[in-house]
Amino acid sequence: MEMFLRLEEAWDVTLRRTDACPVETVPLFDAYGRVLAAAVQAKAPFPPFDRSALDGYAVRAADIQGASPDAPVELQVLEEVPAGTVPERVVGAGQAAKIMTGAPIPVGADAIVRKEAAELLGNPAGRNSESADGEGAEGLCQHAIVRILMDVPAGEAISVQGEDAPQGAMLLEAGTRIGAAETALLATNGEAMVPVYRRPRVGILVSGSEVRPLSGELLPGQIRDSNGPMLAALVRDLGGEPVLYGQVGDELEEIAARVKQMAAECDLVLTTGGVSVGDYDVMRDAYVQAGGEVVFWKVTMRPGTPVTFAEIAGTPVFGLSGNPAAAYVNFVMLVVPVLRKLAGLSQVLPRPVKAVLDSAGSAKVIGLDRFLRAELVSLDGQLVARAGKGQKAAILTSLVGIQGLVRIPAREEAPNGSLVDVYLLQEGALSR
Ligand SMILES: Nc1nc2c(c(=O)[nH]1)N[C@H]1C(S)=C(S)[C@@H](COP(=O)(O)OP(=O)(O)OC[C@H]3O[C@@H](n4cnc5c(N)ncnc54)[C@H](O)[C@@H]3O)O[C@H]1N2
Ligand code: MOO
Repeated sequence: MEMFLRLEEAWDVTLRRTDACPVETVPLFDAYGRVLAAAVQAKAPFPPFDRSALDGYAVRAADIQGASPDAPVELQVLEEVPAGTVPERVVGAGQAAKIMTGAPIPVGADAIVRKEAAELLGNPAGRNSESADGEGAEGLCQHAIVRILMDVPAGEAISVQGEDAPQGAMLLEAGTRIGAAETALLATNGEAMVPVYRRPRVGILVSGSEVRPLSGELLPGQIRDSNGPMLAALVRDLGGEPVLYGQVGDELEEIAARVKQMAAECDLVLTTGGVSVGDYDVMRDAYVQAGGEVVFWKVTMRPGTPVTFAEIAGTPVFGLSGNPAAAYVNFVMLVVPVLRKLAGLSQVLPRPVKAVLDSAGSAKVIGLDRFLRAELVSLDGQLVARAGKGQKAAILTSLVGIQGLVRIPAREEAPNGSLVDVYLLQEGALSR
């Protein structure tokens, strides 16, 4: 195995070693944001019956040809059909039924005339059509007449059975993220319990003897851990479940023991630090000590060049860079696709959008793909990626407020104004 991989090779290798999480069945309300584990087909046609799309009158279109305010057509009103009931009468020639939106179409009727284009006559107590609102069937006088003021073609304002989805239609494919629209479809289909992939459990371990937790005094030479909290937040952004395993120094045995435990307990293991060439960069050896197979330890990307991928007891493991922005870029470009596969999504690779580059820094040509933190703005209908100056791997502040990472391919020039690929940072990306 070549140890210095291009990003595409790294995707290929990491995804081949990743399987979706196990499936569990949850109530529909808890399925929001999860990924569907089995295809769903329409159990019945939807809508289940021909229904009215308007409040008005179910008529026979042939009866009202040429109707207008000057030449109204009068029809006998047989009954009223509220939504949730079924019509009892057959609409014959010269007849109509008062009908509400969502109510089944009576046999014999083939079009709906909206209420605003009709006048109800002969109602009890001399009520006009407006005051007839909300009346029950018994409120209609036996000899009620409706005056139709408009001509409509057959089929007008009728939603036919199965027009939304015929019986057996594929409603949702396995691997689809369940959002609001999918929830509505599942509810319509009566899916009270939904098979979904378990949320990926992501173990996070931070290494480095200079790195301290949030509380307590900082001694000279020490800094606070920002990678642990950042990665936990990224995992949560995506809909995964972060599990914090705290911090370790640079001792191989201790790291190996911790990582082994994490691999046994989690679907994915993330560590930060110790992946470069320093005297204390022991992560690779620790993975091996933990019984793992190290697959690669460098990717042609900057920041985030030294990034290790291993498999320990069947669990994928990423050794991310300690530099915060390098760890961030490693996460977005390498960890997210693996998380998406674990989550059960069918589409896992990031899909960049095109934007015009507006960079404050120099566009040096290097032998690695460069990733610039960028804000995305729309100018004159064109997406522009604005990359500030703070692009060093150790710079944390320039991660705030960005919407994407511009990719400048190795050995390519990217002058301002050129079209570049931008990988969007999406919350819920495990899901979308
Ligand atoms: N001689 C070389 N030195 C370095 C090389 C190289 O090729 N040759 N590569 C550089 C690059 S590029 C990177 S990226 C870093 C990667 O370093 P490590 O992943 O081994 O990380 P550390 O050395 O442990 O830390 C780097 C940096 O980040 C700070 N850090 C570490 N952990 C945290 C944390 N949890 N929260 C906040 N900040 C953290 C740490 O203090 C260091 O400043 O190596 C270069 N060196
Ligand atoms: O990759 Mo180091 O990759 O520049 O921060």
